[in-house]
Amino acid sequence: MNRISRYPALWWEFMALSWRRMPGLTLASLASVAGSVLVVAATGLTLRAAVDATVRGAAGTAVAAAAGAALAYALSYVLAGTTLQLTSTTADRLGRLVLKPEVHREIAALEGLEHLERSDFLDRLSLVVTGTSRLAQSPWNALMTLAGVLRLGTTLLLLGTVSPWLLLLLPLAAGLTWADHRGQRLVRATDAASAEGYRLQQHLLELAVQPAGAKEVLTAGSAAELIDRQAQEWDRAIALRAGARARAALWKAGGWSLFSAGFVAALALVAWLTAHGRGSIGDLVLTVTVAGTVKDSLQTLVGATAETAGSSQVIEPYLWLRDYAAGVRARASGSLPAPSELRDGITLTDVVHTYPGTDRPALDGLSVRLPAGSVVAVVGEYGSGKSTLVKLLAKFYRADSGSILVDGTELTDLDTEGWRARSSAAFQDFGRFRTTFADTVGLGDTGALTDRERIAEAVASADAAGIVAGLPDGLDTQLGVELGGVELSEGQWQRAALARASMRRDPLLFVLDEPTASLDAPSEQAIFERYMARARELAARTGAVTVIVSHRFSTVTGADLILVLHQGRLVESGDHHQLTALGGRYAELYGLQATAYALDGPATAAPPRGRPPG
Ligand SMILES: Nc1ncnc2c1ncn2[C@@H]1O[C@H](COP(=O)(O)OP(=O)(O)OP(=O)(O)O)[C@@H](O)[C@H]1O
Repeated sequence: MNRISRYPALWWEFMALSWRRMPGLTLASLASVAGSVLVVAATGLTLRAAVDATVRGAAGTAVAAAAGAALAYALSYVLAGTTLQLTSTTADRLGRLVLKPEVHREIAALEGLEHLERSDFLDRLSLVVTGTSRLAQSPWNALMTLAGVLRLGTTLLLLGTVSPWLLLLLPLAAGLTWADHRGQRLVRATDAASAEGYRLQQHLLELAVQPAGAKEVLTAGSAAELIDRQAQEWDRAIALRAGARARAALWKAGGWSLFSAGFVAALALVAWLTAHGRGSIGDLVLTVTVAGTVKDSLQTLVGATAETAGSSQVIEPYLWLRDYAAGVRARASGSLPAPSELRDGITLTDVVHTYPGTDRPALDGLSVRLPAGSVVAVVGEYGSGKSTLVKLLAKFYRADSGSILVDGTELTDLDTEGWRARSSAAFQDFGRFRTTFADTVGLGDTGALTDRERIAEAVASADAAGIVAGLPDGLDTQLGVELGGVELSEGQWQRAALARASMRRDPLLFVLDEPTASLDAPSEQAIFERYMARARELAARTGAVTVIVSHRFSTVTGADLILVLHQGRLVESGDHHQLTALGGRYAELYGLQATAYALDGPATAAPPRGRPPG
């Protein structure tokens, strides 16, 4: 749906925001736009008055008018340069400093995760985030369009006062603008059409000179062939582009020739009128001054109109995101506080969840009770729905149907922030927070961000004390080379994420969704043992349910309850002994992994990763 009727209100909103945040700059920009309209008329009129007064011998008037003309002339030059600069600076600041953070804040405040996994949302978000300056520029474009109309109208009005025939300059200026535009379109179309060939030649060149490809190129002796092909592609692309530019120049020259002929004819007409006493020398001067600006005024107007129309490319996604966010906010969110401790546990009944844009449910009628204080392992093949279960428990998504009860209260009725404040989680696609190591961990519980003791405890839980000891400034080490800090290995980042997930002291839900996928099997085993101990501790303190998702069956044998998922359904559940005795899917997969482990050793015991993290 096109939201064009909402544009004026949006522009007004942006202008008001700009006024509130940057009154000085906004006022200067507005004054500059208004001034750029007025100076056109002022220059022509004062010049005419100065010349006519000179001819009449009215020296005082002539001097005053000449001074006015000089001022208007100077202003027109100043404004020509500053209007665009001022408006774009104002818009750019509004975009970068106000709109962009606001978009981020709005998105971060949205409940759930669904939007961040929807490509239609992400596509629009990236358009908006990279286009906030353009978004903020849109009301200025609209204003410039209006200013362009006024300036052109004034110009034509002035010319009309000399002779209505001078209005014919408008179609000639339109012809020139059209010819110029056509030439530019031709250049853009040719550039686009030859872009593939251009990229190909670049690729061929890189292939021949970059280390990765160069080894194979050298071995195969294909360098000469590649460079030949590159040269051919280059010649083809350049010939096309040069041809298009030559034709564009011809179009432009044609347009200019016609306009110049019209301009000369206009001057001749006014000279003739003046000679026959039907005009003044002032008219002649006014025509010389103003007629030349018809083309500029028209071209500026066309440009501003195109920019205004083009703004829809960022306004449309922006309004879409706002509507989407309003829709999410309007969905009733729970308000009940999370219980202080779990007594019964979490009970899922007939839970079905299908991701937007997919046909098959990721979870299909899941019913199970996760008893308070238990360690629950979720196993199953890739794509069997393990992470989806975890995401539903963490309230990242709402189930399409069925219910999830937390000690008898619907999870959806619980206040989301309150529930999250009582949850801890580490995920396979963990975040790499490029802060100090202390912050990367402390951000797991912002209330304890500066509590060194808590951070050290969390670091120890994740078996990450060795990493900290090896860092140049210990916990205060900045992470991330791009920030002048230290880069961690994949496994070290993962341990940092685990430590972050260990910051909360009294979670009711503790989720470990393949949090050790980047670690080798012995480290994983060691960490799981620690977390099993932590799970027992939490269970005693708050009745917390610990949910562990893992591909490595051997690491979860100590769980109280193992859920075996297959294509979104719960196919088996019980503890390790019950499931092995059952001789079903779990027993089979466990057996296969145990054999692989025995044959290949710990490092290769795990099946390959199905989905890369991130
Ligand atoms: N954001 C998403 N959008 C669409 N489909 C998704 C999304 N996330 C998961 N799915 C699909 O839902 C099904 C279950 O995925 P889920 O991530 O829960 O499985 P999993 O058992 O955790 O898999 P893995 O072991 O690979 O992590 C899969 O078919 C997957 O492709």
